[in-house]
Amino acid sequence: MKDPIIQLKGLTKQYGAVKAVDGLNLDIDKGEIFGLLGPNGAGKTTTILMMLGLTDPTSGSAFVCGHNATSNPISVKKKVGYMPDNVGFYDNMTALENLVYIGRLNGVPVEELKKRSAEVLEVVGLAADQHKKTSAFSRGMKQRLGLADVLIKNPDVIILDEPTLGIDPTGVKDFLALIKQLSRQQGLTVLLSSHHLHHVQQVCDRVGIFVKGQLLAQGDIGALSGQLFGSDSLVTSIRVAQPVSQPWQQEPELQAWEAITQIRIHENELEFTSSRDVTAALVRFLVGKGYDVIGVNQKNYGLDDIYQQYFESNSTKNTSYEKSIS
Ligand SMILES: Nc1ncnc2c1ncn2[C@@H]1O[C@H](COP(=O)(O)OP(=O)(O)OP(=O)(O)O)[C@@H](O)[C@H]1O
Repeated sequence: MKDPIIQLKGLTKQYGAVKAVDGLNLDIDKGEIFGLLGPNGAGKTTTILMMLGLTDPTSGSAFVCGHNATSNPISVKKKVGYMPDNVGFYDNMTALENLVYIGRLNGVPVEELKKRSAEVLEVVGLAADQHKKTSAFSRGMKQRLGLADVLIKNPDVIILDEPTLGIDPTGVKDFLALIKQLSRQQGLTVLLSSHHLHHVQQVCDRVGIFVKGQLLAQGDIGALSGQLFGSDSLVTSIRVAQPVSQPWQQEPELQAWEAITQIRIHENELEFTSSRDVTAALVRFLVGKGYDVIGVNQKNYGLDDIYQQYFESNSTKNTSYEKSIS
């Protein structure tokens, strides 16, 4: 059942002549990990700031955890943990001291602070480094401490602006796994803004593609892919032992398969574009006709294909439309 914890309705922000966010409608459900994906200047940070009540919308509304972020920002702030893209700490203080300080600022009761800090440092994997000064922390460790700062107040929603910026690939993988674990185990709702396609793809349940202030599409990767590529969403490449001569005598029979939309032949590589998975049937067919199959490769359109497609169409089309796929 749908249970939106974030509801944005016609959310708009105009900076002079620039419409940074343009009539954004979006529901994010409780416990969901939602990725706001868009290039620099798309309006992601402005959207987040309006959701936190840190800047007022020109029109429209943002409801977070049942509170209007514009008229009731303090209530929203109590329920939401926000990690900006440039997390800062007091370098002369240890990780634990920094965390306790943030906890106090966020109104965590003094008698709970010690226990809560220890728990949170354990969760983010910094228990062993808690007495080190943050000046000695790597970027990845700082991101983990930033997450600890967000978690210390026990939020219902966490908003992470470009959380993987500047972390090495292993650090990114571990950080994203931690986010997923937190969301699944504690029912945390996560909104993650990024322009890194692969990072978003690894962790998000649903993605919104945000370009020039507008949400062009939203849905899970499969739905976006199906919507965008329709009958051409699957490509199967099959390599056979011997080069295939053209015209290929088997081609007319395979063209008659209802699911196959295109066949390409390049020496001993056969490529089939289809509306559904026909890989097993293709292999059986080829073996039945006496071909030695030496390789099979399937390609599903991923988020980068989707993203690219939206950018390409966005540069040539009027963008005053929104597709909603769920
Ligand atoms: N305070 C401001 N005054 C004027 N224009 C602004 C202001 N803040 C943002 N903008 C403009 O609004 C648009 C959206 O900016 P925003 O920072 O929200 O995008 P973003 O998607 O977060 O980009 P990035 O990934 O680079 O942070 C940009 O054109 C930006 O120049």
